[in-house]
Amino acid sequence: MIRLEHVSKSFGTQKVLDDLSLSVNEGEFLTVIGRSGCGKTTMLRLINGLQKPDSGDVYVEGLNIKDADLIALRRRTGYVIQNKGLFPHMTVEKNISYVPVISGHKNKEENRRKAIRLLKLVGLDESMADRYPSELSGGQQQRVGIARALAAEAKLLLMDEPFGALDEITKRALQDEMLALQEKLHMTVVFITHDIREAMKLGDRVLVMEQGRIAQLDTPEMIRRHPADAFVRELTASD
Ligand SMILES: Nc1ncnc2c1ncn2[C@@H]1O[C@H](COP(=O)(O)OP(=O)(O)OP(=O)(O)O)[C@@H](O)[C@H]1O
Repeated sequence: MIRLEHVSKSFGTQKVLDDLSLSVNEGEFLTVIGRSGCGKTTMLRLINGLQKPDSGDVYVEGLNIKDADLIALRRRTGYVIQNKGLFPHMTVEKNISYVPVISGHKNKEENRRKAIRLLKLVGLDESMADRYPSELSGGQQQRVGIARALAAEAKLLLMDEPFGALDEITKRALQDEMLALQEKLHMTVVFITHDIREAMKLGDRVLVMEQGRIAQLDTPEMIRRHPADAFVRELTASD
């Protein structure tokens, strides 16, 4: 689904990604963890074409994103960011239906039915459909963000600390929801987090990044049992 080959990226003199190569399989849930500033978000932005690598190649669904239609790619890719991303002037229903509508699905009743089905799928009541984002809690907004990505029939979901600002209980509920949805819909998910427990719970594999490089990329089990270096050992010690 995703392949990075020898990707490097600098901002000015700062090398943010350093010869990064990895692939993510279709239907895989990859969690990404590492110190602040190690390049996690930059990697995500390269995957949906918001940033270009200085060298190396990024492939999504086998296509080099240099040659891809980036608008079409972004419509097929869900991007869920902490506390951001919903259109504030649109109701929840309009937010969810946004991509289907701009893609030509104009049947209002059908769009409403779909929005309500998705709201229920992410654990929200249909009465939320006519509210505005500011009338929802943080956790509810995150759920709408996920519903919106699902409405776009995203096969690839990029999530940048989506649950970072939530309380433990809401966070756990949403983690469980995400696992169930991913199993049901076979999406490929790349999920950045600062929470090692979250990374270990959700990831089929966990990517530990350090200064734009891979410190370790393996299953939670292997990372726990065989940490690659002192940095990973220290990180997982608190798990
Ligand atoms: N557009 C940009 N222009 C200049 N510098 C940038 C830009 N985007 C990111 N950076 C720098 O690149 C480095 C990596 O940023 P990035 O957002 O990828 O880190 P991160 O691992 O996601 O961090 P965090 O966990 O704090 O979100 C940071 O030092 C950041 O300041």
